[in-house]
Amino acid sequence: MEKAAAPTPTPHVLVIPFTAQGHTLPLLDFAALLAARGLRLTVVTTPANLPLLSPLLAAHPAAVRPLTLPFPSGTLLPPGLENTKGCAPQYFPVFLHALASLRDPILAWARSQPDDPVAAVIADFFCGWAQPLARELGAAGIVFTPSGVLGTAIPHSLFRRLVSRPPDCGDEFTVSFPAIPGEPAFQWREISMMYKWFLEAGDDEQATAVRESVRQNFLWNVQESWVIVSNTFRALEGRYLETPLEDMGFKRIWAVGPVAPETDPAGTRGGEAAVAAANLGAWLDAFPEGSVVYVCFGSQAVLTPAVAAALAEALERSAVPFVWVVSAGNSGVVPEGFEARVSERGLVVRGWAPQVAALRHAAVGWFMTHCGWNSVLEAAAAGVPMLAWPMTADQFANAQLLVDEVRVAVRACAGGFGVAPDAGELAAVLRDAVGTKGHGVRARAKELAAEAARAVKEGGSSYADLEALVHEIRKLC
Ligand SMILES: O=c1ccn([C@@H]2O[C@H](COP(=O)(O)OP(=O)(O)O[C@H]3O[C@H](CO)[C@@H](O)[C@H](O)[C@H]3O)[C@@H](O)[C@H]2O)c(=O)[nH]1
Repeated sequence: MEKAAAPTPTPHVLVIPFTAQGHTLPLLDFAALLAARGLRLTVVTTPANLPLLSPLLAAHPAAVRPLTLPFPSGTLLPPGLENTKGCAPQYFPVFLHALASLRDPILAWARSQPDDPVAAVIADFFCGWAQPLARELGAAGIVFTPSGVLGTAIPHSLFRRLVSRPPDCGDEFTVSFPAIPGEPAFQWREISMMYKWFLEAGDDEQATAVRESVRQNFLWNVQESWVIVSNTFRALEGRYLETPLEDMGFKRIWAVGPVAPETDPAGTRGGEAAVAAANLGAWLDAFPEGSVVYVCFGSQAVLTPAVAAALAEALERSAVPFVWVVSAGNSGVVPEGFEARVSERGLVVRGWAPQVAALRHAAVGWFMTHCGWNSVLEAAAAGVPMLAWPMTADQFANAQLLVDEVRVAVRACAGGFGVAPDAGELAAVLRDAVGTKGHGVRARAKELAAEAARAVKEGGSSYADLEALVHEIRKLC
């Protein structure tokens, strides 16, 4: 009698998110796609971040399990703070340094179960320490970037080349990126706060440790990883996917986005919404198609009172209908009496908004955004053009891509963290956008939405990359 072939083992993959909303959500979306393709996943989390995993665990109870580890203690963070939601950008390096202390407990966990080895480690690009950890576990290290390829290559280039600004130059000093297609260039004021912090932080013991963690993070990503996965798609960033990039260590980049599901029926993606999706939808129903501007700056941005006052004045003077989402911790910046004056055509949401649902409402014609990559992809998938107001991080690169290359956005203002725009100019941008001048960009945004939808369907570029990557992971067993 012939011996039955041994069953093919199911690869066990360890997933390590960075504890920021804008990073965890897309990595968990990607994890759901892998679970749906039959991989077994262990997702690292900490007690306060565990609720973010609930939808994934509920959808894939057999394939996904959490590994809940205490948030590292003895860090520079206040006790109990486990997620960057609502934190100012200067917290990012500290979180990045703190989370690196998860390495030892993860190693101990992996060694405690030799019968179920990890085949691959998929870690957020702010968890670069996971790449040498993967090597130590005998697993393949996969970097997941929640940003686009351009927005990922730029910080890696800065940390690789250690670019600095000559002492006699100001914020207009231009940094170019010669190894990236098109040789993009950005003014110093547009360079990420994390990189500037790295250059300017003091030399005391704590700052030195955090700085070292941050630089090493980027070097590990490109030097130690096997491949890189980006939440992007070819119709959006094909130019940066054609040839391997020096700034990304010439690694293979798999473009698998948009990874987010098309809808968010509960409207609670990433948090309990301050307004139910149905109620927001009912409010929007009163407005004609494409007439409303949705204004939201992601999960991190904190508006100064001066910036909020300029935005409020612009919204008031423009006379356009709008929804303005102000994060819960920042809600005091809405000027006194503003809501009463605009109540006929404007809604201020204080707290978390059901963004995915809002962008898919027919009345929403434009999205004023800081160009956080998740917001960019959600707008792209919904066919909503953007008014780009970049503030920090990858947002200036994203804005340049959207405005100058893909032409699905118009610049709202020069941007920058804490820089108030001219209210009159911003009001004119808003009026032009919803008026006939905005027609061309709106039409282009609809085309991009069709391309995004095609990318993730069978036969599409992101679908093909995802299938091929899963095939490669299976071969690791
Ligand atoms: O009221 C809100 C606010 C946000 N969101 C969601 O939260 C996410 C926000 O992500 P993103 O738009 O990328 O912004 P940030 O939270 O600022 O993201 C950080 O991470 C991104 C991915 O690396 C970077 O591109 C950004 O620059 C960085 O600030 C999106 O899915 C939004 O739909 C809501 O659902 N409701």
